[in-house]
Amino acid sequence: MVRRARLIYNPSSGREEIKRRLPEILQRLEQGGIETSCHATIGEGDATLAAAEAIERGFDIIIAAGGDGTLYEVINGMADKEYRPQLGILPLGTTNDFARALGIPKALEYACDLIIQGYTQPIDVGKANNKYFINIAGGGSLTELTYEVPSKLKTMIGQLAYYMKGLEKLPRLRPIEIYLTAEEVQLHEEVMLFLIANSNSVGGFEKLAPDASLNDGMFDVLILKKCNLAEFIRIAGMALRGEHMNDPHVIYFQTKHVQITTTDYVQLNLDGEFGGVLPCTFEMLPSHLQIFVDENGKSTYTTH
Ligand SMILES: Nc1ncnc2c1ncn2[C@@H]1O[C@H](COP(=O)(O)OP(=O)(O)OP(=O)(O)O)[C@@H](O)[C@H]1O
Repeated sequence: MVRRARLIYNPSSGREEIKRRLPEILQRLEQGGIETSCHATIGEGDATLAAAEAIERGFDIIIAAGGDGTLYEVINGMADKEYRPQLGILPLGTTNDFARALGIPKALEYACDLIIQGYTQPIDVGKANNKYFINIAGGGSLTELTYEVPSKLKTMIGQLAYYMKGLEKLPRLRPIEIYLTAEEVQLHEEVMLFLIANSNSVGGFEKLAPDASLNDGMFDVLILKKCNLAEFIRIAGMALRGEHMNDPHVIYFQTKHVQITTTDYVQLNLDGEFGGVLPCTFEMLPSHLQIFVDENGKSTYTTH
């Protein structure tokens, strides 16, 4: 039986590879029994509208082709709907944290094959006030930097852009005061940042939340308490190696529900995009989306 897919792609993602590869992708999907029509996004928020429209038009599959930003927008067009088509991902961005967490290959032909093979995994979705995220939500020092990097700059120098921005920001680190209420935790604390993770692969830190699982129905909350610049750099170094969890500056717990308020002005980062400001209530929507993955676990073709 022929399945109908809507391919929503961001022509400006990553190194703009999609512009060259689109005919080949469409042909491969077609040969695999998936009749695909396309929507090229024209700017911020367009992928959200396109995903909502694809649902209205009754497509069987939505394919998000782009980086984490495009995926975030597509999910925000899907998550509040009753009928949610199966979701395919073609990783074309600079970072592709989420595709990496799911073991979706960066080689486009193999990523297409996963959609054709048709095996899906249920994935938890986080709700932050009235927005949705699948990878991570955060606030505080450094969490603003991902959406400050202009997309042109990202295209030119890729991942390096993030680190440059990060270094520029370091002297401006300052703590924020938060009040947090979760199922079994209540705290009032000065913190450098808080992270609410759904996956364990975040911004190049692959061991940031080692126990986070995309379908355990739980958020992994990580909080870095107030510290000085030297301590911050030391803990960031430990986090790169996954050795930060037992540091006395780090608070860690799992929960399905968490509410955070503050007296400061604190911006929220949802999957690398600006997601409003505190206060925020985070709720877990367990197994909310079905995403195409490799049936044999992490793909052997992964080349991220
Ligand atoms: N036609 C377009 N031109 C410029 N920007 C666009 C266009 N369509 C969408 N966008 C915006 O580009 C932003 C970034 O896109 P995306 O995440 O796909 O790529 P990326 O930034 O290269 O990758 P990553 O997010 O993984 O680093 C999206 O948030 C979206 O709002």
